[in-house]
Parts: sequence; C-alpha cells; structure tokens
Amino acid sequence: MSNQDTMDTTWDAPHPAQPVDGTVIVPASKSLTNRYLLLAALADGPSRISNALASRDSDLMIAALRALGTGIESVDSPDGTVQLRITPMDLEAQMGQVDIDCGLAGTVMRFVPPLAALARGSFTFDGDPHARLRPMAPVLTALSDLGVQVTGHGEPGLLPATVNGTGSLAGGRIEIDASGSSQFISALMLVAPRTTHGVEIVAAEGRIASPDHIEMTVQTLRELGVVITRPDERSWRVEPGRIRAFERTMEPDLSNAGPFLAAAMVTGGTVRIPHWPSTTTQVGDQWRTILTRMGARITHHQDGTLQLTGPAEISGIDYADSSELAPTLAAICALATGTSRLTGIAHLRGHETDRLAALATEINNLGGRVTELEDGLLIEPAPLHGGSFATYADHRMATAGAIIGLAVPGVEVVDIATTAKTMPDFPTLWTTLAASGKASR
Ligand SMILES: O=C(O)C1=C[C@@H](OP(=O)(O)O)[C@@H](O)[C@H](O)C1
Ligand SMILES: C=C(OP(=O)(O)O)C(=O)O
Repeated sequence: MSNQDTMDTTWDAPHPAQPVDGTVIVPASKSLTNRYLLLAALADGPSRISNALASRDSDLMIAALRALGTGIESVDSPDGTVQLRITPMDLEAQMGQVDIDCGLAGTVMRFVPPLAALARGSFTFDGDPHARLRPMAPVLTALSDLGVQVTGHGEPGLLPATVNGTGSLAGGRIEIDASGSSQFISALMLVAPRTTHGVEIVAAEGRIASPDHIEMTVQTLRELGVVITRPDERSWRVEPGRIRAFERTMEPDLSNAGPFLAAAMVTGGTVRIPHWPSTTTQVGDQWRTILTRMGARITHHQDGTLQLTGPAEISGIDYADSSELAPTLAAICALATGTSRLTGIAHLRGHETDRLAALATEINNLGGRVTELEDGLLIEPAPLHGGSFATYADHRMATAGAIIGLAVPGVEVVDIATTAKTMPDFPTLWTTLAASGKASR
C-alpha cells in the first residue's frame, strides 16, 4: 500500500537493555472529552470539563464548536491539566457560511454535522487527505432522512459536504447502517435530545461496529438526564428534553494506556497507570482481560493505580471486537509465542488508514507473519528484525511501531508526530518509560 499521507521523518524507537519499570500519567480520553464538549454546547447552562484532553482531535472539536457559536475558554490548572469552561451555543444565531476542518478526527467529522443541522447557517466539512476516504454516508443520509439539506462536493458519501442548518430538527425514526462505524449512531444520538420529537435510531441489518462506543454515548447522555429506551436490541429511542449542564473530570484514555501496558508486556517489565477508573464505559478497560489472558499479572490497587507485570513469554489470543485497541494488540501479538486471531474488525479498513492492510504490511516488513482476514488479522509467531515502520498518518500505527521497537532493535517509526492526534506527549512519555528499567534483562 502507498504511504502518501505520511511525512518522511523517522524516529529511532527506544530499545532499552532492561525491562521497563515506571509509572505513566496517561492523558485524558479522546472519546469522553469530545462527547462532553459537544454535549456542553447543547446543555442548558455553562459546563466545566476538568483534565480535558489537549490534542489535535480535541482541538479540532473545540474549533468546530466555536465555529458553531459555542463559547469555550481554556484555563491551565496548577497541576498541569486543562480545564475547559463551555457556554452553550445559541441556536437562534445566524452563522452564515462556515468552514469546519475535521482533520482526521472521526468524532469531529461524524458528530459535528448533526449539530450543524441544529444551528442556522451553511456549514462545509472537510479534512485531511485521508479524511476524504473515511465513510460518511450513513450520517449524511440520516440527516437527509430527517429533512436536512445536505450537499456533497466530492465522491458520494464522502467529505467534503455541506449541511444547511435551519435552527431546528423535527426528529423521527431513522435506520442507520453501523457496520462501517459506531460513530454514525453516536452522532445522531448525541443531538437527538434537542430535536422536537426525539429520535428512534434503528441499526440496519449487519454487524454493528465498535458497539462499546455506542454504549458510552448512551451512558453519557443518561448521566446528563436524557431518557433513552431500547425498543429492541437493535434500536434506541431518545426522548426530547434538556441536556443538563455539568462539571466533570475526564478519565485517562484507557485505549492510549494500551501502548504503555504493552511496554511491560513485551519487556517483561512493570508499568503503573494511576487513576484507572473502577467503572468506565471505555473500551480500553478490556486491557485487563486481554492482557491477563496473554500472561500479564495485573493488580488494581485501592488508590486506583493499575499495575501490570509482563510475562516471560506472551501467549497468543483469539479476540473479537477489539475496536480501536486492535493496532496495539496486533503489535503485542506479533511478539507472542503463540498464534492470535483478531476478528470482528473489518471496519478498521475505514479508520485513519486501512489498519488491517497497514498492520499486515508493516509487521511483515519486519519479518512478521500476519495475514489479513476478511474481518481481521491472523498473527503467527515469527522472529522480527529492525527496519522502517510506516504509519500512514495513523497515531495507533505509530504507537504499534514503538511497541515492536521496544523488543526488537533497529525499528524506525516514520512520522511519530502523528501521535499528536490523541497524545502529543507520546514520544516524551515513551522515551522516559523506556529508560525506566532497573534490573538487567
Ligand atoms: O465514538 C468514539 O469515540 C469512537 C468510536 C470508535 O469508532 P468506530 O466505531 O469507527 O470504530 C473508535 O474506534 C474511535 O476511536 C472512537
Ligand atoms: C479510530 C480512531 O479514531 P477516530 O475517532 O478518528 O475514528 C482511533 O482513535 O483509533
């Protein structure tokens, strides 16, 4: 596959002589930060988000919401975290013609168009070159089905596209094909309480991608007072009503905790992640199950710190629906002594890049034995060697390359800066962790 979206700078992945032994403060969840930001724009009063994620995706969400008339003030806290104070958008304001940059953020390109339909103006969405390849049709079609005027400017069902908002949405029943992304359903669900009659969302026949992220949307809305019922297991009825203003502290991003936990897995070291929530809607909580099955010893301490010690040998795993955890998991599997099968992730072909092709190509370039399946990856044990690891503008490809480099000498990750999408400090956090080992390996 081509690597045209990436820059050609390379980063020598740290390859420490000792197993890692460190504590990592993982930045806040992208999925929670961007959901709460959008809901604050629609809430019934000013809201506050503490420990907000500061990254490209959250910056893009903030810029998009500001362009729609939301007031967002960023205040640096003494502990180094960011607090956002949000004043809801004025749905009566005339916004005119507004351009919205989605970058490569799925949460911006899918979640913001329905919000634009509630505003007054003409809102044109576009993004990075690869954003124009990510599926958009189910969101744009659902908006059309709800009576919104939507105009595409490129290939049908892709960005760029313009949404003409009239300041209100009647609501109604819509069917959404969520086989390509859970974000299509989340997008309509997030604005549904502010429609006149509410929305009943029915998942069209077929697999529902990343279902945990839909549940995160449901739980977040319910927590803010929105009534959601389940007419059956493939539909959600969202009642019209207020979204309560709130003050919330964001959890660490448990998906982004993955690479650091992986560092302990692949070096046989120990990593501690403070503030691991005892209950959460984040898919990354599955690391506890996944990595235990692969041989890790995990303790969740009373103070909230999750501690993981990696095994001498990593076991392979059969795992379905790993969603955004898959690139990190694939990197760990490539270093396992047994075979792994990651399934239920066909929709990863529409993520930041075609992740199934990218992972197979890049791991195999380092001597790996990865086969693309129709809906996932088969990863067989093979001795890996150093080389260049291309990342295709995908932050999780970059962290996957770093994980392999920790265990294999001479791995050079192309465009490590792409990690800024959700974790701008990744290179520093990683280099510090890599240097944390005490005992000899
Ligand atoms: O709603 C969200 O915050 C997300 C949903 C998932 O998207 P898909 O359903 O497209 O996998 C996930 O992979 C993405 O990183 C974040
Ligand atoms: C798929 C991902 O992102 P996005 O929110 O852009 O879809 C991801 O972060 O793995």
